[in-house]
Amino acid sequence: MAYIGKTIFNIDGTTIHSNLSIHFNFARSAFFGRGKWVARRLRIAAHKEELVLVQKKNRQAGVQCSVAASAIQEPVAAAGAQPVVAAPSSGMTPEERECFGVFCVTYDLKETDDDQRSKTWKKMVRVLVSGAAGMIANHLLFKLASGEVFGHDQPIALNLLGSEKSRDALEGVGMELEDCLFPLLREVNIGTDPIEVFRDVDWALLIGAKPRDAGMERADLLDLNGKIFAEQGKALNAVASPDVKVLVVGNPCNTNALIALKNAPRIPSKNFHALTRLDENRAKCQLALKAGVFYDNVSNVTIWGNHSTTQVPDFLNARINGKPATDVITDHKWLEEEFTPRVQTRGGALIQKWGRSSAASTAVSIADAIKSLVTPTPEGDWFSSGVFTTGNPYGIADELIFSMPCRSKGDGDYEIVPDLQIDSYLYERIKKSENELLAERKCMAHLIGDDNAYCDLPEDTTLPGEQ
Ligand SMILES: NC(=O)C1=CN([C@@H]2O[C@H](COP(=O)(O)OP(=O)(O)OC[C@H]3O[C@@H](n4cnc5c(N)ncnc54)[C@H](OP(=O)(O)O)[C@@H]3O)[C@@H](O)[C@H]2O)C=CC1
Ligand SMILES: O=C([O-])CC(=O)C(=O)O
Repeated sequence: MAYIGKTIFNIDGTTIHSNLSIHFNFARSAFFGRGKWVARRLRIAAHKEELVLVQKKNRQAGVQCSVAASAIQEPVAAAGAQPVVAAPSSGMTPEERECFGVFCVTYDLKETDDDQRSKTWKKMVRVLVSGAAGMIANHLLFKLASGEVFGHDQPIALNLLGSEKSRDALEGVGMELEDCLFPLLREVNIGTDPIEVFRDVDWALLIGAKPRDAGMERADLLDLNGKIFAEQGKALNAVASPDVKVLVVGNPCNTNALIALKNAPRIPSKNFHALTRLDENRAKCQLALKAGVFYDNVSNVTIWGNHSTTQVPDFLNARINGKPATDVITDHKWLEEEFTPRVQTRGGALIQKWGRSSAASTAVSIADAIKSLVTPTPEGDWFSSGVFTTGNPYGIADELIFSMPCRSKGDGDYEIVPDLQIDSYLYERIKKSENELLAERKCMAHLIGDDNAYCDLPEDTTLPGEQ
């Protein structure tokens, strides 16, 4: 079948390779904008095993596939052609590649003479999401693929890490991603082995973690998840892009991030973050409600410390309409006795209502955290992130992941903002959170290359969701 400009193709049920039951369900032209460029997609109804077989077959036949914006291809003639099925440039070696559905297919973009859009696209960014069949990922993946996080000129490849248990669910996620017709989404790769799935990733969003079961000791949870993050740190070290940015969400996220960092010596320690942006957003919401202002009039909110109930939401340095928050909200008792515990325990309060932990708002906060690193921080403002403490300007013990005020030039890097005011109220609470993280680190010493692991965790501290 010839390619004809903007014609819509329909090749329903055409059998491509009968013994493998591979079918073109359709091939169609999709028009974006004013039909400036045309993407022809071939959907293949096939089980994973069949796809793998076809991929092997096409690799043997030397079929190439690339969907990177930098390698836009001419349309492939359908009539009499070999099935256009091949693994994309997933960052994996040919032997390791597995890709999902339509994203296994040459996603051949045809630039028409008047089309400039894809020419303005940036080089593709490869993003790993673990726990990709989980609740947070179910919100996040669609934000990533739509362009709202990395930008509307930023093509993206998604590498999804799951387990054998979640394999079918992940394929379901992949099908939903297909059906969204996101032009910027160039690849979806699904796998269960971090060494395969982490290859060449530019961002690693580590969400998957084992939840605490009833009766499980906190030290056991730390150990169980710590092992996951030690393995993933090793995989990042082995195969990720050397400047990969790592955002750990799975709890206990600060210590998990430290474990991943310590197992990935090839990657700069500065590139590891633990998500405390949800806590910052929760704090901003409470301050805005109390002050009766829109949320975006609240700025300069820091979460100090651990993503746990010892976290310290800082009202002292916060600003509302550019003024100190304490000048706008003069009820100091409310700030200390209501605002602070409300933010610290917001996760648990939500679980009591919802019956599960925050997923949509966590996904939004992950998007916010990434945007804060890829766009310049507004002058005078900052954002919170759990970052590596060595050399920090606040005297926090070295070698922890501790939430602090950061700002970025938008290049993926950041600096810790110095010189915030720390009064005795803040100091005392910051120390408590630091002590908790020191105890968690000691407990996980066996996973970070230190001797003498010893668990003596403060009893009164929990994850936000454990109330
Ligand atoms: N930092 C923060 O602000 C927040 C952190 N969180 C944390 O994020 C994490 C994910 O939450 P959510 O998406 O709601 O959880 P879900 O239970 O919906 O999904 C978590 C995923 O983690 C994976 N998982 C479960 N057990 C293990 C294991 N033993 N080893 C490896 N992976 C495992 C599962 O993937 P699979 O089936 O593929 O194995 C599952 O799909 C949790 O740890 C939660 O506490 C939540 C909210 C806020
Ligand atoms: O404890 C949890 O799983 C949920 C959590 O981190 C939060 O809501 O902040």
